[in-house]
Amino acid sequence: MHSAILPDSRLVSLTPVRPMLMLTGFLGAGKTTLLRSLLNELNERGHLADVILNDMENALLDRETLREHAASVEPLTGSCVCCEGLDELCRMILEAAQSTHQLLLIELNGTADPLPLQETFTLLESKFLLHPRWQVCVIDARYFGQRSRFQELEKLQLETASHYYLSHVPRPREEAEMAQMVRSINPGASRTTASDLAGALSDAILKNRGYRLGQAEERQGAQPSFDPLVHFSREHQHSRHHYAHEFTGCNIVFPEPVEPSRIQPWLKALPETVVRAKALIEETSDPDGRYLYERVGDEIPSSPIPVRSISKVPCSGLFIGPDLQPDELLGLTRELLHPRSHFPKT
Ligand SMILES: Nc1nc2c(ncn2[C@@H]2O[C@H](COP(=O)(O)OP(=O)(O)OP(=O)(O)O)[C@@H](O)[C@H]2O)c(=O)[nH]1
Repeated sequence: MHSAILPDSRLVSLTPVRPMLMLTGFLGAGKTTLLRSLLNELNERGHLADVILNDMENALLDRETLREHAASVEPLTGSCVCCEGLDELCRMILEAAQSTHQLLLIELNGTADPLPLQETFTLLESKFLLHPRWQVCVIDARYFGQRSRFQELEKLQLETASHYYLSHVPRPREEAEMAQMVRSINPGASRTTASDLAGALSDAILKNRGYRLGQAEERQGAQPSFDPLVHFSREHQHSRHHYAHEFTGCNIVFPEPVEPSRIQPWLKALPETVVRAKALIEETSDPDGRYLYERVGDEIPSSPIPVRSISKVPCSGLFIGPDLQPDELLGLTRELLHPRSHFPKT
């Protein structure tokens, strides 16, 4: 018996790579809602994802509603993923590269600029082992392009996207107008749904089996990896980046369960500068569970999301917006939510 000598090319060890999908979109656009649907669709196809969530306090609240459907849900502690949080994100992605789960999903916070991340993914491609890399921009069809103060930031989040997803889907005529508006900002982005994305990711997982990193463009039907450096100069990047820094966050820990009838009036009373609010609340009437209440702009969804998982995340409120006044928020919370309790300082 003799052993065959294989040509060199067949001796190269194969590097497992996995798809990565990054969700962007303005505050409250519907990123976590899409992520939740996508995780469900992926579960149905037999796939488990590792998930990284940006923005510590926000991520801790969202994690409570996602952990059942993901292999792991890791919150980033840095407040801004496009600058001081970038090193931490890179470390987490490197760790995630060792994971045996089939894909990586990243949700950026609603004020992040995705361009520095796209650049980093491109530069560190051989270490991150992520292919293909897609970015889905979630667009709230009700408000997109109409929030004059935040319009530039919304545009930045769409400019680098490979796909876009419309939440709060409008009537057919308005859909056509939305599509035109999106095309004028990013003609390359295609509209998608949770089910389309799950199907495309599932296909990518299958195609990736046996794929050698560095040969993406040789593979039949491979999606070319997006290289944002081609589209944007450094000067453009610096001049655009300040938009991501007009926002501050404020977190208030609740000292005790809340009387349910107090919650809606409290949410309604929050000042206009609060562009986004989330509150993980234990109600006095239901000591066995907690609820995630929200406000997007001045809209308050009628029913909160029940959170049944037990964790150490404290009941708390998170507020995001420009020019937030923590004392004002603490005062309102004390007065409307916890009038009788001794309230800790923020
Ligand atoms: N009617 C309707 N409600 C939606 C849709 N998408 C999201 N929502 C609701 O809008 C609110 C905000 O959605 P999220 O998915 O938390 O938004 P987000 O972009 O993750 O928010 P941040 O992480 O705070 O930026 C939630 O109450 C959702 O239930 C949609 O397509 N239709």
